[in-house]
Amino acid sequence: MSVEVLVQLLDPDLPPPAYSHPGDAGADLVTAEDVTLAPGQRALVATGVAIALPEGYAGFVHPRSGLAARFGVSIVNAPGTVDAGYRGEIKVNLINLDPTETVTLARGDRIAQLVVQRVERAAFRVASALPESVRGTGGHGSTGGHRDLVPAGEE
Ligand SMILES: O=c1ccn([C@H]2C[C@H](O)[C@@H](COP(=O)(O)OP(=O)(O)OP(=O)(O)O)O2)c(=O)[nH]1
Ligand SMILES: [Mg+2]
Repeated sequence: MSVEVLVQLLDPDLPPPAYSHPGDAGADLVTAEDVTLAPGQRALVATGVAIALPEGYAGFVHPRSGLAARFGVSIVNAPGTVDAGYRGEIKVNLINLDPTETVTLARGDRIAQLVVQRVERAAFRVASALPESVRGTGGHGSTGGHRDLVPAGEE
């Protein structure tokens, strides 16, 4: 089962988003430019593609775990959200989280992966009270499991 997504190649020498294996959730996106990221540096990187997602779908721009594990490269706003109505170039806000090593990426390198998913559109209705639930208002660690973790400075 697949959903058809129209792709505009803004840079004809670069590939469209592509799945590397059957069953992959993410289609790889490449960088259209050579990029050098010093430790802590980020850059909004062009991918050379624009897409038209059908209504009821969105694209989510996820980091690649290999780049993260080997170089500490992630995405500032992970996962980035590509709206169905967006027709501009998909861009990736890369960041080098490695504390000491500069990272260089060459035009054409795979830098992120696009996950296309169905999304519901909510009808937000303001109410004076919400239905009860088992969790209630407990959040932000209310279920415990980290009592040994003490924030630095509070030892
Ligand atoms: O990683 C990303 C995230 C977003 N976009 C594009 C597609 C998306 O439809 C548009 C807007 O993204 P978002 O809604 O996350 O950003 P915003 O800061 O709310 O901008 P806007 O006011 O344009 O909605 O930017 C990308 O190309 N890459
Ligand atoms: Mg927005």
